[in-house]
Amino acid sequence: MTDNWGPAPREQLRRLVTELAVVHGRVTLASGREADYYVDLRRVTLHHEAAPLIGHVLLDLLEEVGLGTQEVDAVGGLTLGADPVATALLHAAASRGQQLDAFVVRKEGKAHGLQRRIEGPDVTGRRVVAVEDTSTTGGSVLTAVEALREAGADVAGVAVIVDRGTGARERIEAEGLSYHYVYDLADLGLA
Ligand SMILES: O=P(O)(O)OC[C@H]1O[C@H](OP(=O)(O)OP(=O)(O)O)[C@H](O)[C@@H]1O
Ligand SMILES: O=C(O)c1cc(=O)[nH]c(=O)[nH]1
Repeated sequence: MTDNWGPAPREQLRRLVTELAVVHGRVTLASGREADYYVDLRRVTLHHEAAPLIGHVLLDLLEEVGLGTQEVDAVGGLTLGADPVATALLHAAASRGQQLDAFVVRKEGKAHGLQRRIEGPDVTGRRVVAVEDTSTTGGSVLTAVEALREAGADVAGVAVIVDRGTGARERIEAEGLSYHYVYDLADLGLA
């Protein structure tokens, strides 16, 4: 949608993802699979213009599906891809006068200090959404979900920026979780 002020935030962000993050070429993915393109979302989630858009566009999506700040206490996922997504949401919510905490799930527990696997305000007994920058198999976000459930959090759903359409939805829904994404491959001209 375009109005007198230019494209809507979702369209602005879509253009930035396409311009900044889509890299063509043979790559090995986190799952060990091979692919002909990579969507390097870190180039977007850490970008001065795109990062604030991510917070607002994803927060709008969460509100639309009943997982807004009225329903959910905190967001986060497996470090590193999820981290700037979670903090963008926190800041977007704060800019709207809403409260939303963020957390970081470590890939492994920490051996010193307080030895926490999940950093940030305690998630025990709280309703959370697991987020990711992108999901291919869903393995990374489900690792975060498992850690969150072990910690006593109530995982209300999963949300990612880009869905690669390669099985994440099926695996996440099989865990009894709703799955939401902002863009699919067709949105990015990759389908
Ligand atoms: O759905 P999956 O098959 O798990 O793949 C997606 C994951 O791959 C990327 O992370 P990566 O493992 O490269 O690590 P990073 O976040 O530390 O960069 C991405 O940020 C997701 O976390
Ligand atoms: O599956 C992955 O590892 C993966 C795919 C992709 O497009 N982008 C990314 O950061 N990770």
